[in-house]
Amino acid sequence: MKSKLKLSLIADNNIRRTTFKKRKGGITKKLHDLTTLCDVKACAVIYSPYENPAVWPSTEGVQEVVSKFMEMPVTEQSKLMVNHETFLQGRITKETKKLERLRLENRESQLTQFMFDCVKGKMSEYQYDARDLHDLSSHIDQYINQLNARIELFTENGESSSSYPPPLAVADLPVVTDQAASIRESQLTQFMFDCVGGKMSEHQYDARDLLDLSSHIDHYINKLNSKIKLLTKNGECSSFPPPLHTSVAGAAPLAVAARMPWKEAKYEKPLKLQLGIAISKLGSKEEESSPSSWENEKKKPRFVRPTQSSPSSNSGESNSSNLYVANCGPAVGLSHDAIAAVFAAFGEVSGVYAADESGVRVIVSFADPCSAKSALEALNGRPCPDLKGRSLHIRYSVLQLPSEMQVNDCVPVSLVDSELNIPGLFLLPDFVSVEEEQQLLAAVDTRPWIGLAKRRVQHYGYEFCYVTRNVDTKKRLGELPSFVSPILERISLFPNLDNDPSCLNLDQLTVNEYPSGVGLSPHIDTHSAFEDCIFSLSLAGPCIMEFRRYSVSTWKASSADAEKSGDSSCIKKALYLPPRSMLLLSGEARYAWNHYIPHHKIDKVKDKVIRRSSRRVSFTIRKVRNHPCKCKYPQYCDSQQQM
Ligand SMILES: O=C(O)CCC(=O)C(=O)O
Ligand SMILES: [Fe+2]
Repeated sequence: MKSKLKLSLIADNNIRRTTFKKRKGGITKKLHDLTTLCDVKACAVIYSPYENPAVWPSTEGVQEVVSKFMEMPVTEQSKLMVNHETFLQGRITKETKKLERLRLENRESQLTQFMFDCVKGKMSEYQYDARDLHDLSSHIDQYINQLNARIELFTENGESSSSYPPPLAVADLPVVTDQAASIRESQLTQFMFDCVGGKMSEHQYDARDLLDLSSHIDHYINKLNSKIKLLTKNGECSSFPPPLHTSVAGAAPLAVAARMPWKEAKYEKPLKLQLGIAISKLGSKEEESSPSSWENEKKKPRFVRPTQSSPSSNSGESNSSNLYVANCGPAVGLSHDAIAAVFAAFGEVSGVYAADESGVRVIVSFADPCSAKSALEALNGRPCPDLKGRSLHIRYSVLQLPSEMQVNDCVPVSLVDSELNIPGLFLLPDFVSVEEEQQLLAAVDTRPWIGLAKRRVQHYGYEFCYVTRNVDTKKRLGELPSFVSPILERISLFPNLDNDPSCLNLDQLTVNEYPSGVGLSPHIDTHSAFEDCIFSLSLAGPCIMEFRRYSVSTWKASSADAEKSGDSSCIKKALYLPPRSMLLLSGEARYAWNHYIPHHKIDKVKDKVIRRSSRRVSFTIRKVRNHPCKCKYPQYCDSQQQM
């Protein structure tokens, strides 16, 4: 076998001379081949101690090539030129990249192994630290995403394999024995792993198998998640064997600590939607804490602020597990999850609900009165560093009587934008025709939906992240799809547009599908995420959109009656959005007013009762912002609050 040449100076004179001759011949032969086969110009000039400079093909030939070269601009001349050093540097960069890739692959397989071993209860065999746990968490996310995409693809194609091997479902046993259940468990685990490994087609399965697989994945993730949560909570790090992590650049961001327990999904979802939820449940807190769902209202006990005469308002004496907390809430940028996290330091928090619609008063429900008492004593009247330094005003809450529950729940609904008198808000009815509406719905219905807790979405241009309520401007998904082009054209002719035309280079589309009774929590679209004009096209069904302007106020004991009579710190207006209408939020309407879709199945519009249809699909079209927002409403502006 030919041994590999060692590239260094040949010490022996004679051998060096012989090698020179041989290799010089080799080079000129190669040049000859190259120029003949490819009709290109080339030359060689070789200086050596053994002869006069050797030239190829001839002195004139060399001169011709050199003058051609000298005629080129200097920048072009040096473009492809390498010397020994740059050549070697290039090699080193290539090899370093290769090494990095191998390290990543290695890390991936370690994490996969680690993940499977966690479920098998072998986590103690590993030594790992906080970074390993973070990486594991992202790895699980990625893994489930892959599983999901695969299952979605299969279900979308209506595919159910037909031939061998035997179906997964164990016969419809009237009594499920422990043994049968455990066989089924291992079959599903195998099926799940095979899906990721691209071996789904080796299984025969039906709709029930897919459903079982979906719950199995949920169960599996829950198990993994609680294990991770437990370990991170205990700050546990085992000792042997060597730590998992290799030094990989760009370690995945922390995800474990931010995870919240999952909630029961409410509406019947097809399998792929359930799987989508499995993912969103892991990372997203989207909308889950919405207080306004009528269904929720019916189920959870409703607590309110105590009146002066409430016996439970004598702080320190009460036996209540529920606290009425003023001066914090979504209207001042504090999510219910953030509030729950602070109160959880005093005991198990069973829920955080809006106390009213002001956005600055919440009810924190503890599992027991002792925890509520400790929290009240520790937090009342003091600035809370974890809640933006706000001073909380806390009382025990009282249970509200059912008859009081719907007070002030009705905001008169307008049919035309001008009635609302909100600057920058415009509604154009019949923006698209019935045929166009059908075409747009057909277009989105052939594309994959992402399942959120209560509704489904599609993102185009840029993905909208429900955790940060922002977009990643570096991750462009592509152009907006061609089916929205006619809408974009028509938008440019929209009356009432006096904005900078660059705001109209709309490049982000979120399609929302709301089932009947599902709405959207009050929010202002993040200022730093999108430019001034936000368009929303309603399709398939109508809805009511409520607009709220909060003026932040704090809890004052004597203002209870004023609040009850509707003189709250929030102005509310409502507009009926018929199907095929286009809404524009700009200026004050976009920057200073929260918009909200109540979670109602039935809406009262003027004197009529309007039932929401089985679905409403909206196209929200926006322009992603690439620089900080400089609006005139700094109190609502995340760009200006960071400064
Ligand atoms: O469905 C709509 O019309 C509004 C959607 C919306 O407000 C949003 O996506 O931010
Ligand atoms: Fe919005």
